[in-house]
Amino acid sequence: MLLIEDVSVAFGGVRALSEVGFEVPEGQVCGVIGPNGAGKTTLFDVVCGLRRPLSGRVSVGGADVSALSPLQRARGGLRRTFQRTQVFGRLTVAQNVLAALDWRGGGGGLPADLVGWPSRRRLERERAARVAEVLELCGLAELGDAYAAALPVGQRRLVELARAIADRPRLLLLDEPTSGLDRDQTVRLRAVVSALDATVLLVEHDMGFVMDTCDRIVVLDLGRVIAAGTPREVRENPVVRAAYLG
Ligand SMILES: Nc1ncnc2c1ncn2[C@@H]1O[C@H](COP(=O)(O)OP(=O)(O)OP(=O)(O)O)[C@@H](O)[C@H]1O
Repeated sequence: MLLIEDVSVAFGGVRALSEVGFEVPEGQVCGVIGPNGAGKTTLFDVVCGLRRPLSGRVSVGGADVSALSPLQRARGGLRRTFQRTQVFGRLTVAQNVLAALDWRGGGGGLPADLVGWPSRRRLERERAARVAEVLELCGLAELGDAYAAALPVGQRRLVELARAIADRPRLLLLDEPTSGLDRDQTVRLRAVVSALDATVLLVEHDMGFVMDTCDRIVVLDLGRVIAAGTPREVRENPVVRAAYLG
């Protein structure tokens, strides 16, 4: 479960977030929508620890993570994708995904590397199997040996998604996940997100995708939560219609 309480952020005189609070139950997908400058990216930065708020708290699974660094939060199972794709261009697609698993190390240190202990070989087999599984899930099974830099943007974004889910995150933040995806890739993305065990927070401009994919939606405007609820509740909310959906 993700709990955001009373979060405020200011840049000089600009209030990017004002007393923002909401909750995403375990395993649910929550969309954050709002016009440009509403504070969506700033909210993501607060949740993943890149930005310290003026006030407020973020808790994951009942534990207050507000004082933790981005790295500590990542170790606790938080993953994030960015608006602009960030893949390792000089690695293959499979290596990109493997890198998301290898940070845990292999155990046994250098001797295990040199001798190839059975436990190490088993771990490598398990990781290779997980890479294959995730590539299949993300529609990248044929592209494991392709260099990430050579792929069109839609496929690069799916590589980023594959990397983000490979290690079975507990909390996943997706920033504009449909941007650059074609129709089929968007359908694939929706299926992957819906099947995840993780709690998901996503920022997205494609309203059709948000309405179809999210269990709950939070609407931000000028740094404040102006509405929250199910897709239907949000769609029918007169304040949202006036401020945003038109
Ligand atoms: N580093 C910064 N320095 C100064 N002001 C900033 C900074 N980052 C964001 N802001 C301001 O904070 C407010 C919220 O910005 P933010 O990027 O979080 O909005 P957003 O909803 O993600 O917008 P978009 O949809 O355009 O990505 C805006 O007024 C923005 O200009």
